[in-house]
Amino acid sequence: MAHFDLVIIGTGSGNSIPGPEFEHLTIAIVEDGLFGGTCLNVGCIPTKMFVHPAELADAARHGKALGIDAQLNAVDWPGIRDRIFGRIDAIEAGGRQYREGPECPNITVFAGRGRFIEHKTLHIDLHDGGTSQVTADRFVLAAGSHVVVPNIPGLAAGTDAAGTAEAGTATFHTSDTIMRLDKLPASIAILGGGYIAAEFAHVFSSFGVQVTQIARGKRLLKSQDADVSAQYTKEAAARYTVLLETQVSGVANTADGVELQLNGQDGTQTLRAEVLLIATGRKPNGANLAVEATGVALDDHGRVVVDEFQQTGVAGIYALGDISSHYQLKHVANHEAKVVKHNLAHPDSPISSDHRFVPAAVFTDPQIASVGITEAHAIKAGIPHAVKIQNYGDIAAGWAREDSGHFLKVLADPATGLLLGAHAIGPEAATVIQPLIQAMHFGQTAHDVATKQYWIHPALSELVENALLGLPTPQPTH
Ligand SMILES: Cc1cc2nc3c(=O)[nH]c(=O)nc-3n(C[C@H](O)[C@H](O)[C@H](O)COP(=O)(O)OP(=O)(O)OC[C@H]3O[C@@H](n4cnc5c(N)ncnc54)[C@H](O)[C@@H]3O)c2cc1C
Ligand SMILES: NC(=O)c1ccc[n+]([C@@H]2O[C@H](COP(=O)([O-])OP(=O)(O)OC[C@H]3O[C@@H](n4cnc5c(N)ncnc54)[C@H](O)[C@@H]3O)[C@@H](O)[C@H]2O)c1
Repeated sequence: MAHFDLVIIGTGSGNSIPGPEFEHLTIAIVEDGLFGGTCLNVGCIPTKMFVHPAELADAARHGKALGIDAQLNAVDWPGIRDRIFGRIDAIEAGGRQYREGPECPNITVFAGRGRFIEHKTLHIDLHDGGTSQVTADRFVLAAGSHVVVPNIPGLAAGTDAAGTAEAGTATFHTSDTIMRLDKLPASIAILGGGYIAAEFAHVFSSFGVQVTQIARGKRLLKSQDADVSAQYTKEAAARYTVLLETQVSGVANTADGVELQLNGQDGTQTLRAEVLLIATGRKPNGANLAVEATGVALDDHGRVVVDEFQQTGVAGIYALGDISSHYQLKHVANHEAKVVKHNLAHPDSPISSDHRFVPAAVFTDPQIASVGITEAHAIKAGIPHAVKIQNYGDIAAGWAREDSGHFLKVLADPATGLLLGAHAIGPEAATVIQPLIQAMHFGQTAHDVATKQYWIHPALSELVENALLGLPTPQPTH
């Protein structure tokens, strides 16, 4: 059994930990899948590389109202797919070679699936058919999360490897496989009302695929601010078929695709589509890693329990990213990796993660971005708040675009003027709200942010300036 100073399980954000400060340590990296993890290989990066061509394809749809009569002639799906994965696969291979090669002499890479068998002892089923066992003084659990497949008759629930049908089960895809389809389908059924469903519905719809999105809730993206979610649902329903408050009771293969039995607002119906995408959430990988065998606890959601220093209940075992985080977001995993890196190097002066103001964006059309609490949360929790909704159409850049229906909602503490939340739906929302994220982090008041700097005219950022100016002047309570 080999012993290491440090074992890192998972090469998403975990791969950013080894650096010059750890050259004196022997390090094992264990990776069961693609090097670089979810974001690089099957998550943020490839999806957004599809989103940009989707936006270009959409230009014809948007241009008409402004006098540009263009049309989309063809979408070269194999060309787009191969360009994207030609770039990504090369980075994946390069990342693995770098860690395995002479530039990282203190690092041993194990290609295989790890699971704890006892205290600080990891068993690895190697991809070459062998096994290995390693012990270490310190571990970093950075094994991410996996796709959840719901328990629906006809679906092989719990399947990791989608895209293939087991005997008696229907063929389906998840975000792990959908981007590598051989050809663009004529139609797609997408199950789920969250981030992944929304982003793929946008991409496939922009590429001319007939999209049907099935959600069990009353609105899409229902974790967003209620007004944002309502506006998004309205626009999505105008672009493609959205079936709300609908359950899937069965799925079966047909000669040319799949057939779904639906129970919804209009009773039962059968939906046929060439391809089915399941996008119903992701579960942390702590149980797969059998972390309890090393004394590490999981919470009720299956997340590894960590303290503010990202340390588990076992001294020397840290966790970061999707395996332990309430936020399944890359910027959070990266932030936590920096915290773990510091705390491994400086165990006597640890730093804490900062989860006060975690922003997120949905890269759809329209784009959505948010940070801080929602208005509904403020009301429910009895948090005093002032609200301003600023329409894109009422600032110069939005007016020029003839924008309609899109807005930024800001919430501030009426006593201090400090921001509590911001929720945007509209052009470049993810970029537009960044000054508000900054203001919240640095404790700047809405009034100061709006009035004590220049705002480029006529840029979309004037949306932020005007939203903040629209908040009431703080009335300190005594
Ligand atoms: C389709 C999609 C789009 C996304 N888009 C965005 C976005 O736009 N913005 C954003 O912020 N976030 C996005 N996310 C979320 C983001 O990808 C994740 O939050 C982030 O990648 C998590 O990083 P991580 O390091 O925790 O885990 P991962 O990157 O998942 O890394 C974990 C690694 O551990 C390996 N592993 C798992 N189990 C074992 C084991 N037992 N033994 C050995 N290795 C193991 C896995 O193979 C994997 O490589 C998206 C996710 C998906 C699925
Ligand atoms: N732009 C981004 O930052 C981005 C993009 C994609 C994914 N992500 C991350 O990845 C995570 C996973 O994405 P996701 O879209 O799979 O999850 P999600 O939690 O965003 O949405 C899951 C959806 O599936 C529905 N659902 C759950 N179980 C169901 C069932 N049994 N039957 C029918 N519907 C069911 C839920 O109601 C919800 O609408 C997200 O939480 C997000 O953090 C982020």
